[in-house]
Amino acid sequence: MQWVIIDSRVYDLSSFAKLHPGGQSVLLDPEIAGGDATEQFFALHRTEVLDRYSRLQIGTIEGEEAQIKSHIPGSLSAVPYAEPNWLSPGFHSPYYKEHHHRLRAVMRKFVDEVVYPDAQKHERDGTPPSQRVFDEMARLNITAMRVGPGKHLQGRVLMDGIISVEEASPSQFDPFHELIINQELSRIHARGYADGLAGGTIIGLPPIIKFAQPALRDKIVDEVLSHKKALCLAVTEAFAGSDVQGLRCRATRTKDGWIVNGTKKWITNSTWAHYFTVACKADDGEIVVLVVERGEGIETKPIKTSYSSGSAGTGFVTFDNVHVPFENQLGAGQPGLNIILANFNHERWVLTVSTIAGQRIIFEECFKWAAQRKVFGKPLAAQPVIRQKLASMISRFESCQAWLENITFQMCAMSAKEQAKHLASQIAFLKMHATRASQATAADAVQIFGGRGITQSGLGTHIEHYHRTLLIDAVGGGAEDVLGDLGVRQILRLMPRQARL
Ligand code: HEM
Repeated sequence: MQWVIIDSRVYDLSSFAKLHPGGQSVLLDPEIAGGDATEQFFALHRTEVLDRYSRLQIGTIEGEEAQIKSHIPGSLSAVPYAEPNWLSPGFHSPYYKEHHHRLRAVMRKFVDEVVYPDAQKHERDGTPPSQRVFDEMARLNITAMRVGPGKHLQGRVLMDGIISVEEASPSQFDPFHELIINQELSRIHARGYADGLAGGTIIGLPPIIKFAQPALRDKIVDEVLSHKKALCLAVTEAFAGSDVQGLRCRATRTKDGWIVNGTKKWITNSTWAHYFTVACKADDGEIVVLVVERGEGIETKPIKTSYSSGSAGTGFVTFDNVHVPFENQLGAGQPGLNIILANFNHERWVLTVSTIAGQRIIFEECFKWAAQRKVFGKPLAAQPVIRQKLASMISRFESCQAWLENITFQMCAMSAKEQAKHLASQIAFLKMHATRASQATAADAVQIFGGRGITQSGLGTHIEHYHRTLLIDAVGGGAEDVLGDLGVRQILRLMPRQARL
């Protein structure tokens, strides 16, 4: 029999050796076979490998206890800086109340148990999230909460009643709850799948809630929040990305409705969407926003991007003489451009939450690796250059987090009108800053992991994924340069005329 000890547990590798992805010979090596291979094992495999192959364990060493614990679903990490400081022992926060902590705990458990395994599977095979996950998200009203505070939450039982109406009144729910949900969902190491989880609804539904006629609004809110149907926001085009004024998709007014002709590109969830919230140019040059239902004249084709092989449902959409009833126009009588621009702030804030949470979990991977990996007989972290990279990562995501929580607090305290006036530049600057920070963190992480950081499986799998996919956040919802420019143009308008040096 061929056996090894790993962390006080004894594994029989007799039948597995021939199938071992690392080869049979390494297991037969006299330094490995029949002895304690703990250090060699953890230098080459993630802890999950032991969970996956637990069937090979035949016993434990008497009087010893396993030291390396697998992640317990729902648990917080004890690695320093792996959690925001409001979740770290000994720290305090003015923002988070007891009900926020409760939501965080159940949300992490839900993500660990239900979302993470599905995400890892579907991100790899490029297929949409399972309906089972959507159904659970509908039952717990997670997608409804991700759309943000508002009337659509009234009467809903949130997360099996974990947040009571009284605690979170008057809206039952505040932007910190929403931040927590997005932060927890960012832990799945599957960026395309994360958008597949109703990303289109999160950005496409708010304008419908605010500006659609009540009958249409209630029907679509009910269908998409129960995940019976899917929705997407169709603004960007090959002709116009962040430049909404440059749209070419046309809406022509006829006596019995609008006729839409044109194309849309990079539309998240469009390949399976039933509804499209579409920004078009009318014949008079004004922007109109229409809710278009999939039917005759609409075609969607998948687009492969560096961030998703298909699980985000990113697509190219064509509209050929599509008839849309007048009652499907959003906010008739007000400029469609304002509807689109107002919607951007929420979308950018959501992307910023996930990009900051992503940096933190990548730091955790790097810190663990720097502590366990031995080079020249010492841990990687004994090298000053590695410690410097870790320090830079922490400084970047902690400063982003503090700014994010400040903005989120303003969202709690300001009216929608005040938010539109004061927070567009704040959110634009933070998103620009946070996505630049994540690119620096990804580059540092690859250097720390070396070849493993560019390999899709094994120890560096999450680093490779992060480095390959993070640019979606740097361009989605407005490219960095565009956002910086937008923010400065906004504050130039507020500059006092008499200001002088
Ligand atoms: C319970 C025992 C073991 C199991 C279930 C196991 C399983 C695996 C798996 C699934 C991989 C593929 C890469 C990954 O998913 O991380 C792998 C790779 C590998 N394993 Fe093991 N292994 C075991 C023990 C060992 C031991 C004791 C050694 C000895 C040094 C070893 C050496 C390797 C090597 C060299 C690779 C290739 C690593 C790479 O490509 O970076 N394995 N093993």
